Amino acid sequence: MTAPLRIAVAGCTGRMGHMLIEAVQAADDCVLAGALDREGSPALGHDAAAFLGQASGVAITADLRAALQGADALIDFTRPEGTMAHLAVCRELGVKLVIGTTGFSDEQKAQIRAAGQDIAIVMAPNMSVGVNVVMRLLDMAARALSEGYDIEIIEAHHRHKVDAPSGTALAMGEVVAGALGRDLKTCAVYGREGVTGERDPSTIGFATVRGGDIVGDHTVLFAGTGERIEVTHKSSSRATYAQGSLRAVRFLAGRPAGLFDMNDVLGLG
Ligand SMILES: NC(=O)C1=CN([C@@H]2O[C@H](COP(=O)(O)OP(=O)(O)OC[C@H]3O[C@@H](n4cnc5c(N)ncnc54)[C@H](OP(=O)(O)O)[C@@H]3O)[C@@H](O)[C@H]2O)C=CC1
Ligand SMILES: O=C(O)C1=N[C@H](C(=O)O)C[C@H](O)C1
Repeated sequence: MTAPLRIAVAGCTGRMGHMLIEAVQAADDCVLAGALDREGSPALGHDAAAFLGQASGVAITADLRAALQGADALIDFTRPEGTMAHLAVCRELGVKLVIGTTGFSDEQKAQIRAAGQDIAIVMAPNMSVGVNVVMRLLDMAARALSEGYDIEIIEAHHRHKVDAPSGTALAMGEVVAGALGRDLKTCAVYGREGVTGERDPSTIGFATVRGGDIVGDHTVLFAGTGERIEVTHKSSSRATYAQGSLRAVRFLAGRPAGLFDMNDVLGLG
Protein backbone atom coordinates (compact mmCIF):
# COMPACT_ATOMS: atom_id res chain seq x y z
CA MET A 1 0.00 0.00 0.00
CA THR A 2 1.36 3.44 -0.92
CA ALA A 3 1.50 6.17 1.69
CA PRO A 4 -1.21 8.82 1.41
CA LEU A 5 -0.32 12.17 -0.12
CA ARG A 6 0.13 14.71 2.65
CA ILE A 7 -1.48 17.96 1.58
CA ALA A 8 -1.38 21.43 3.13
CA VAL A 9 -3.99 23.99 2.11
CA ALA A 10 -3.36 27.75 2.04
CA GLY A 11 -6.32 30.11 2.37
CA CYS A 12 -8.06 27.24 4.16
CA THR A 13 -11.10 29.27 5.24
CA GLY A 14 -11.74 30.78 1.81
CA ARG A 15 -14.32 29.58 -0.74
CA MET A 16 -11.79 27.29 -2.41
CA GLY A 17 -10.03 26.50 0.86
CA HIS A 18 -13.20 24.90 2.23
CA MET A 19 -13.79 22.96 -1.01
CA LEU A 20 -10.22 21.68 -0.91
CA ILE A 21 -10.41 20.54 2.70
CA GLU A 22 -13.67 18.73 1.98
CA ALA A 23 -12.07 17.04 -1.06
CA VAL A 24 -8.94 16.02 0.85
CA GLN A 25 -11.02 14.64 3.72
CA ALA A 26 -13.06 12.57 1.25
CA ALA A 27 -10.11 11.22 -0.77
CA ASP A 28 -8.78 7.77 0.17
CA ASP A 29 -5.27 8.56 -1.04
CA CYS A 30 -4.85 11.98 0.61
CA VAL A 31 -4.48 13.24 4.12
CA LEU A 32 -4.62 16.81 5.41
CA ALA A 33 -1.16 17.78 6.70
CA GLY A 34 -1.54 21.50 7.26
CA ALA A 35 -4.06 24.32 7.07
CA LEU A 36 -2.92 27.90 6.68
CA ASP A 37 -4.86 31.07 7.34
CA ARG A 38 -3.83 34.66 7.82
CA GLU A 39 -2.61 36.21 11.06
CA GLY A 40 -5.60 37.58 12.99
CA SER A 41 -8.11 35.10 11.55
CA PRO A 42 -10.68 34.03 14.16
CA ALA A 43 -10.28 30.45 12.82
CA LEU A 44 -6.68 30.09 14.06
CA GLY A 45 -6.34 27.12 16.40
CA HIS A 46 -9.62 25.53 15.30
CA ASP A 47 -9.71 22.16 13.55
CA ALA A 48 -9.51 22.76 9.79
CA ALA A 49 -12.46 20.43 9.11
CA ALA A 50 -14.70 21.76 11.90
CA PHE A 51 -16.89 23.55 9.31
CA LEU A 52 -17.76 20.06 7.98
CA GLY A 53 -18.60 18.79 11.46
CA GLN A 54 -15.46 16.62 11.20
CA ALA A 55 -12.15 16.39 13.04
CA SER A 56 -9.07 16.33 10.79
CA GLY A 57 -6.64 16.60 13.68
CA VAL A 58 -5.06 19.61 11.93
CA ALA A 59 -5.33 22.97 13.67
CA ILE A 60 -5.46 26.07 11.48
CA THR A 61 -2.25 28.07 11.78
CA ALA A 62 -0.77 31.30 10.42
CA ASP A 63 2.73 29.76 10.65
CA LEU A 64 3.60 28.67 7.11
CA ARG A 65 6.58 26.55 8.13
CA ALA A 66 4.47 24.72 10.71
CA ALA A 67 1.72 24.14 8.12
CA LEU A 68 4.27 22.69 5.69
CA GLN A 69 5.93 20.38 8.20
CA GLY A 70 5.66 16.87 6.77
CA ALA A 71 3.63 18.06 3.77
CA ASP A 72 4.28 16.68 0.28
CA ALA A 73 2.44 19.54 -1.40
CA LEU A 74 0.79 22.87 -0.71
CA ILE A 75 -2.41 23.77 -2.59
CA ASP A 76 -2.70 27.53 -2.81
CA PHE A 77 -5.85 29.44 -3.78
CA THR A 78 -5.25 32.81 -2.12
CA ARG A 79 -4.05 36.10 -3.66
CA PRO A 80 -0.88 36.74 -5.71
CA GLU A 81 1.02 38.33 -2.80
CA GLY A 82 0.17 35.38 -0.55
CA THR A 83 1.14 32.81 -3.17
CA MET A 84 4.47 34.53 -3.82
CA ALA A 85 5.32 34.42 -0.11
CA HIS A 86 4.32 30.73 0.06
CA LEU A 87 6.31 29.95 -3.10
CA ALA A 88 9.55 31.21 -1.56
CA VAL A 89 9.19 28.94 1.47
CA CYS A 90 8.06 25.90 -0.59
CA ARG A 91 11.16 26.40 -2.74
CA GLU A 92 13.38 26.56 0.32
CA LEU A 93 11.82 23.46 1.93
CA GLY A 94 11.37 21.44 -1.30
CA VAL A 95 7.57 21.24 -0.97
CA LYS A 96 5.59 20.80 -4.21
CA LEU A 97 3.03 23.45 -5.06
CA VAL A 98 -0.35 23.57 -6.81
CA ILE A 99 -1.25 27.17 -7.64
CA GLY A 100 -4.86 28.05 -8.39
CA THR A 101 -4.58 31.74 -7.55
CA THR A 102 -5.16 34.17 -10.43
CA GLY A 103 -4.16 37.77 -11.13
CA PHE A 104 -0.35 37.44 -11.23
CA SER A 105 1.81 40.12 -12.87
CA ASP A 106 4.29 39.10 -15.58
CA GLU A 107 7.11 39.53 -13.06
CA GLN A 108 5.40 37.23 -10.56
CA LYS A 109 4.85 34.63 -13.30
CA ALA A 110 8.56 34.79 -14.13
CA GLN A 111 9.40 34.13 -10.46
CA ILE A 112 7.08 31.11 -10.45
CA ARG A 113 8.77 29.82 -13.64
CA ALA A 114 12.15 30.22 -11.96
CA ALA A 115 10.99 28.32 -8.86
CA GLY A 116 9.99 25.47 -11.19
CA GLN A 117 13.70 24.79 -11.66
CA ASP A 118 13.90 23.68 -8.03
CA ILE A 119 10.46 22.33 -7.12
CA ALA A 120 7.55 20.73 -8.97
CA ILE A 121 4.65 23.14 -9.53
CA VAL A 122 1.29 22.90 -11.28
CA MET A 123 -0.19 26.31 -12.04
CA ALA A 124 -3.51 26.77 -13.83
CA PRO A 125 -6.13 29.53 -13.70
CA ASN A 126 -8.80 26.86 -13.94
CA MET A 127 -8.43 23.33 -12.58
CA SER A 128 -11.66 21.94 -14.01
CA VAL A 129 -11.44 19.20 -16.64
CA GLY A 130 -14.15 20.88 -18.72
CA VAL A 131 -12.45 24.25 -19.07
CA ASN A 132 -9.20 22.62 -20.11
CA VAL A 133 -11.00 20.60 -22.78
CA VAL A 134 -12.66 23.84 -23.93
CA MET A 135 -9.18 25.34 -24.36
CA ARG A 136 -8.45 22.65 -26.95
CA LEU A 137 -11.76 23.32 -28.71
CA LEU A 138 -10.92 27.02 -28.83
CA ASP A 139 -7.59 26.37 -30.50
CA MET A 140 -9.39 24.36 -33.19
CA ALA A 141 -12.21 26.91 -33.59
CA ALA A 142 -9.85 29.88 -33.84
CA ARG A 143 -7.77 28.21 -36.55
CA ALA A 144 -10.89 27.27 -38.53
CA LEU A 145 -12.51 30.71 -38.10
CA SER A 146 -9.39 32.83 -38.61
CA GLU A 147 -10.95 35.04 -41.33
CA GLY A 148 -14.17 37.05 -41.02
CA TYR A 149 -15.02 36.28 -37.40
CA ASP A 150 -14.77 38.80 -34.57
CA ILE A 151 -13.70 37.25 -31.27
CA GLU A 152 -15.09 38.38 -27.93
CA ILE A 153 -14.60 36.71 -24.54
CA ILE A 154 -17.33 37.17 -21.96
CA GLU A 155 -16.96 36.00 -18.37
CA ALA A 156 -19.24 36.17 -15.33
CA HIS A 157 -18.36 35.54 -11.69
CA HIS A 158 -19.67 36.11 -8.17
CA ARG A 159 -19.67 39.53 -6.49
CA HIS A 160 -16.63 38.71 -4.31
CA LYS A 161 -14.14 38.14 -7.14
CA VAL A 162 -11.34 40.71 -7.02
CA ASP A 163 -9.52 40.29 -10.37
CA ALA A 164 -10.79 40.96 -13.89
CA PRO A 165 -10.86 39.61 -16.47
CA SER A 166 -10.72 36.19 -14.86
CA GLY A 167 -7.54 34.16 -15.18
CA THR A 168 -9.50 31.67 -17.28
CA ALA A 169 -10.72 34.36 -19.69
CA LEU A 170 -7.16 35.60 -20.12
CA ALA A 171 -5.93 32.05 -20.73
CA MET A 172 -8.68 31.58 -23.33
CA GLY A 173 -7.51 34.81 -24.95
CA GLU A 174 -3.94 33.49 -25.02
CA VAL A 175 -5.06 30.25 -26.68
CA VAL A 176 -7.09 32.08 -29.33
CA ALA A 177 -4.41 34.70 -29.96
CA GLY A 178 -1.75 31.97 -30.19
CA ALA A 179 -3.82 30.01 -32.72
CA LEU A 180 -4.19 33.16 -34.83
CA GLY A 181 -0.56 34.24 -34.57
CA ARG A 182 -1.53 37.36 -32.63
CA ASP A 183 -0.02 38.79 -29.44
CA LEU A 184 -2.71 39.15 -26.77
CA LYS A 185 -0.75 41.98 -25.14
CA THR A 186 -1.30 44.19 -28.19
CA CYS A 187 -4.64 42.92 -29.53
CA ALA A 188 -6.73 42.69 -26.32
CA VAL A 189 -9.47 45.27 -25.71
CA TYR A 190 -10.72 45.29 -22.12
CA GLY A 191 -14.23 46.80 -22.06
CA ARG A 192 -15.58 49.62 -24.23
CA GLU A 193 -17.14 52.97 -23.46
CA GLY A 194 -18.07 56.12 -25.37
CA VAL A 195 -17.43 56.67 -29.07
CA THR A 196 -15.19 53.71 -29.72
CA GLY A 197 -15.26 53.73 -33.52
CA GLU A 198 -15.87 50.58 -35.53
CA ARG A 199 -14.48 47.33 -34.31
CA ASP A 200 -10.90 46.57 -35.35
CA PRO A 201 -11.03 42.97 -36.69
CA SER A 202 -7.59 42.17 -35.31
CA THR A 203 -8.69 42.72 -31.70
CA ILE A 204 -9.90 40.22 -29.11
CA GLY A 205 -12.46 41.84 -26.81
CA PHE A 206 -13.12 41.03 -23.15
CA ALA A 207 -16.28 41.73 -21.18
CA THR A 208 -16.66 41.13 -17.45
CA VAL A 209 -19.83 40.56 -15.43
CA ARG A 210 -19.81 40.40 -11.60
CA GLY A 211 -22.80 39.50 -9.49
CA GLY A 212 -24.42 37.30 -6.89
CA ASP A 213 -23.08 33.79 -6.47
CA ILE A 214 -22.14 32.95 -10.09
CA VAL A 215 -19.44 30.29 -9.74
CA GLY A 216 -17.81 30.95 -13.13
CA ASP A 217 -19.15 31.27 -16.69
CA HIS A 218 -16.98 31.76 -19.77
CA THR A 219 -18.07 32.25 -23.37
CA VAL A 220 -15.88 32.79 -26.40
CA LEU A 221 -17.92 34.31 -29.21
CA PHE A 222 -16.86 34.03 -32.84
CA ALA A 223 -19.17 36.52 -34.58
CA GLY A 224 -19.24 36.32 -38.36
CA THR A 225 -21.60 37.56 -41.06
CA GLY A 226 -24.81 35.54 -41.03
CA GLU A 227 -23.78 33.29 -38.14
CA ARG A 228 -22.07 33.22 -34.81
CA ILE A 229 -20.49 30.45 -32.80
CA GLU A 230 -20.39 30.50 -29.00
CA VAL A 231 -18.16 28.16 -27.02
CA THR A 232 -19.39 28.22 -23.43
CA HIS A 233 -18.35 26.62 -20.17
CA LYS A 234 -20.35 27.05 -16.97
CA SER A 235 -19.21 25.93 -13.54
CA SER A 236 -22.04 25.11 -11.18
CA SER A 237 -19.83 23.95 -8.27
CA ARG A 238 -16.32 24.66 -7.04
CA ALA A 239 -15.90 20.92 -6.42
CA THR A 240 -14.51 20.51 -9.95
CA TYR A 241 -11.67 22.92 -9.15
CA ALA A 242 -10.89 21.01 -5.96
CA GLN A 243 -10.92 17.61 -7.71
CA GLY A 244 -8.64 19.02 -10.43
CA SER A 245 -6.27 20.27 -7.72
CA LEU A 246 -6.05 16.79 -6.19
CA ARG A 247 -5.31 15.35 -9.65
CA ALA A 248 -2.53 17.92 -9.88
CA VAL A 249 -1.05 16.81 -6.54
CA ARG A 250 -1.15 13.16 -7.68
CA PHE A 251 0.54 14.15 -10.95
CA LEU A 252 3.36 15.89 -9.05
CA ALA A 253 4.17 12.84 -6.92
CA GLY A 254 7.54 11.51 -8.11
CA ARG A 255 8.29 14.64 -10.16
CA PRO A 256 11.18 16.50 -8.51
CA ALA A 257 10.94 19.80 -10.40
CA GLY A 258 9.28 21.62 -13.29
CA LEU A 259 6.42 23.98 -14.01
CA PHE A 260 3.35 22.16 -15.34
CA ASP A 261 -0.21 23.07 -16.28
CA MET A 262 -3.50 21.18 -16.45
CA ASN A 263 -2.75 20.01 -20.00
CA ASP A 264 0.13 18.07 -18.50
CA VAL A 265 -1.98 16.78 -15.60
CA LEU A 266 -4.88 15.71 -17.82
CA GLY A 267 -2.67 14.41 -20.62
CA LEU A 268 -4.24 16.78 -23.14
CA GLY A 269 -0.91 17.34 -24.86
N1 LIG B 1 -7.55 27.83 -10.63
C1 LIG B 1 -8.86 27.61 -10.36
O1 LIG B 1 -9.43 26.57 -10.77
C2 LIG B 1 -9.59 28.59 -9.50
C3 LIG B 1 -8.97 29.71 -9.08
N2 LIG B 1 -9.56 30.55 -8.17
C4 LIG B 1 -8.74 31.63 -7.68
O2 LIG B 1 -8.36 31.30 -6.34
C5 LIG B 1 -8.20 32.49 -5.57
C6 LIG B 1 -9.03 32.39 -4.30
O3 LIG B 1 -10.40 32.36 -4.63
P1 LIG B 1 -11.51 32.20 -3.48
O4 LIG B 1 -11.30 30.94 -2.70
O5 LIG B 1 -12.81 32.42 -4.14
O6 LIG B 1 -11.16 33.47 -2.56
P2 LIG B 1 -11.50 33.72 -1.03
O7 LIG B 1 -11.39 35.20 -0.84
O8 LIG B 1 -12.77 33.04 -0.65
O9 LIG B 1 -10.33 32.98 -0.24
C7 LIG B 1 -9.02 33.43 -0.27
C8 LIG B 1 -8.29 32.89 0.93
O10 LIG B 1 -6.94 33.34 0.87
C9 LIG B 1 -6.65 34.13 1.99
N3 LIG B 1 -5.79 35.25 1.64
C10 LIG B 1 -6.15 36.42 1.07
N4 LIG B 1 -5.07 37.20 0.87
C11 LIG B 1 -4.01 36.49 1.34
C12 LIG B 1 -2.63 36.75 1.43
N5 LIG B 1 -2.12 37.91 1.00
N6 LIG B 1 -1.85 35.82 1.98
C13 LIG B 1 -2.36 34.65 2.39
N7 LIG B 1 -3.66 34.34 2.34
C14 LIG B 1 -4.48 35.25 1.82
C15 LIG B 1 -7.98 34.61 2.51
O11 LIG B 1 -7.88 34.96 3.87
P3 LIG B 1 -8.81 36.14 4.47
O12 LIG B 1 -10.18 35.53 4.53
O13 LIG B 1 -8.18 36.42 5.77
O14 LIG B 1 -8.74 37.29 3.51
C16 LIG B 1 -8.86 33.41 2.25
O15 LIG B 1 -8.70 32.43 3.25
C17 LIG B 1 -8.56 33.64 -6.51
O16 LIG B 1 -7.39 34.15 -7.08
C18 LIG B 1 -9.43 32.96 -7.57
O17 LIG B 1 -9.43 33.65 -8.80
C19 LIG B 1 -10.82 30.30 -7.69
C20 LIG B 1 -11.50 29.21 -8.12
C21 LIG B 1 -10.97 28.27 -9.09
O1 LIG C 1 -12.49 33.60 -8.55
C1 LIG C 1 -13.13 32.61 -8.96
O2 LIG C 1 -14.17 32.24 -8.41
C2 LIG C 1 -12.63 31.87 -10.11
N1 LIG C 1 -11.44 32.20 -10.57
C3 LIG C 1 -10.75 31.57 -11.62
C4 LIG C 1 -10.43 32.56 -12.72
O3 LIG C 1 -10.10 33.73 -12.42
O4 LIG C 1 -10.47 32.17 -13.88
C5 LIG C 1 -11.37 30.29 -12.08
C6 LIG C 1 -12.86 30.23 -11.99
O5 LIG C 1 -13.40 30.91 -13.07
C7 LIG C 1 -13.39 30.75 -10.67
